[in-house]
Amino acid sequence: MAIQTPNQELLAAYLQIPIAAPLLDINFGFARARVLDTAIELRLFTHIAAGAQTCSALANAADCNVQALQILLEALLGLELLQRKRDTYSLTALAATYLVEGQPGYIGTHLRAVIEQWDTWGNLTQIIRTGDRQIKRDWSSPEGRASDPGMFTHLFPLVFPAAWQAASQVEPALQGRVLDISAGSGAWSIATALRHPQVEVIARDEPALLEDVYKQVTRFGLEERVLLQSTQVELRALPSESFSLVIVGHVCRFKGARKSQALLRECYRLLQPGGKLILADVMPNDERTGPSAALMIGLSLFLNSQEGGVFTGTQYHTWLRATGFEQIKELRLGPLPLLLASR
Ligand SMILES: C[S@@+](CC[C@H](N)C(=O)[O-])C[C@H]1O[C@@H](n2cnc3c(N)ncnc32)[C@H](O)[C@@H]1O
Repeated sequence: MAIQTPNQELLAAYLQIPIAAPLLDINFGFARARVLDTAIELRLFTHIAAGAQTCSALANAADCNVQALQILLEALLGLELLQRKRDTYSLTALAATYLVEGQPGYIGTHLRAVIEQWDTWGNLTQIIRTGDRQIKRDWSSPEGRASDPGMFTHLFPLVFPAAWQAASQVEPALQGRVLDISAGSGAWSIATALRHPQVEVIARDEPALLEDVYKQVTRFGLEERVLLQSTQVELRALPSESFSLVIVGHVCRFKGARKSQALLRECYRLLQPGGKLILADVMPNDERTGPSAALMIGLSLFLNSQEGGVFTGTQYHTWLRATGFEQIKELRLGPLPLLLASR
């Protein structure tokens, strides 16, 4: 029998190709998100922290089928949210910090609010075909935000470390009044009040979100120096040149380009000469090729808001300069960029 020489082209099509793992990883991302959501919904991390550490104890505490739960627990081991010694489960540092109810770092409500977009993302193909988004809860409207306040207000543990570092970069120590344009979780207001003991902070947001801000402010005992203000009081009603620092933390991407530029002009008016502005947001690079998280958030804003979108550092620089701001610096504190500018 004649030996057949392999068809090199056909072989190359299977052997000289990139490894598919990143593709499979992207494709299966939905299942990992579901596992996390179910584990939070069943309060597994909270039950383990409270002492239910075997599969049967957890099945009892969470009212689950033991065999099914066993498989879910194994998936959580694979995701490195749990670890196991013999038949006893314990939490990894990540899970213990962020997924146990009642702990200062708990962000389960925020994570679950994000997963509530599940059905919206299920319509992505149709939305991209038609451009018709039929937005259920528009994050760029007060009603949309009020329908899911936890999405915005339960981010404290994620925001506070960068806010603390940013407040530490503002020198010399601030005096007078600070304005936190959209306080959300209260992290910026609280970090600034703690780092600058002479200031009074006005923490603004919509009434539906202020309740959570107040809870955080009282936890830190700052009720006398962090004063809440509803956005029903218009910014333009506040006197010009009355703040030493204005904070615009993760707001512009919800407002879109035109309203963000108008907001920056208002901030300029409200700042004293020499006053500082902190602008924090998710920013893609100038070519808009990454980081992936910023671009995915851009798509998420397209699906969930009429006006939102992500803007590059250069766009923000341009807007700030056009408004009159000077000494614009980009600070890299933690994973997200942040701009510091002076009036
Ligand atoms: C992701 S949270 C950020 C909260 C906080 N500044 C921080 O950095 O953690 C977004 C905030 O922007 C506010 N916001 C979103 N869209 C807005 C809009 N179109 N107009 C005014 N505020 C808006 C929300 O009320 C919320 O407080």
